[in-house]
Amino acid sequence: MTKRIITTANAPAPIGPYNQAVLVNENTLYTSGQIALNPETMELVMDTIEVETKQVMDNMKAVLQAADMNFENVIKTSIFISDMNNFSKINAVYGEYFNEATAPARETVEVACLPKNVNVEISMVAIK
Ligand SMILES: C=C(N)C(=O)O
Repeated sequence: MTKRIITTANAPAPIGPYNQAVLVNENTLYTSGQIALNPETMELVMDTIEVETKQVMDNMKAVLQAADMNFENVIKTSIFISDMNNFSKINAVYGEYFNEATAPARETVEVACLPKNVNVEISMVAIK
């Protein structure tokens, strides 16, 4: 098994002892959860849940690109949200990044609290 750490300045630096993503056997990418940190300022972008979700997805796009992948490579998504009432709004933004016919498998769960008190955190698994 080979394990390559994926790092990019185009996504937020980790805020704990983890890496942005790990590429296994040069074909399977496990990303860390992304929250709505601006990668340049490391400030949270939380104006609305739509804006927050877009920042998360843009961060994820940068991580995928750092591994020479894109959203078409994603096979599984995990979404953690602080309030299930935001489900529809998050779906609307999330859906803009995928072709519905080939969208990845996914679960969405409401959790008690997320790092830095954000409203949404998303992680993905992608395969080349
Ligand atoms: C933001 C994270 N991915 C974390 O704290 O694990």
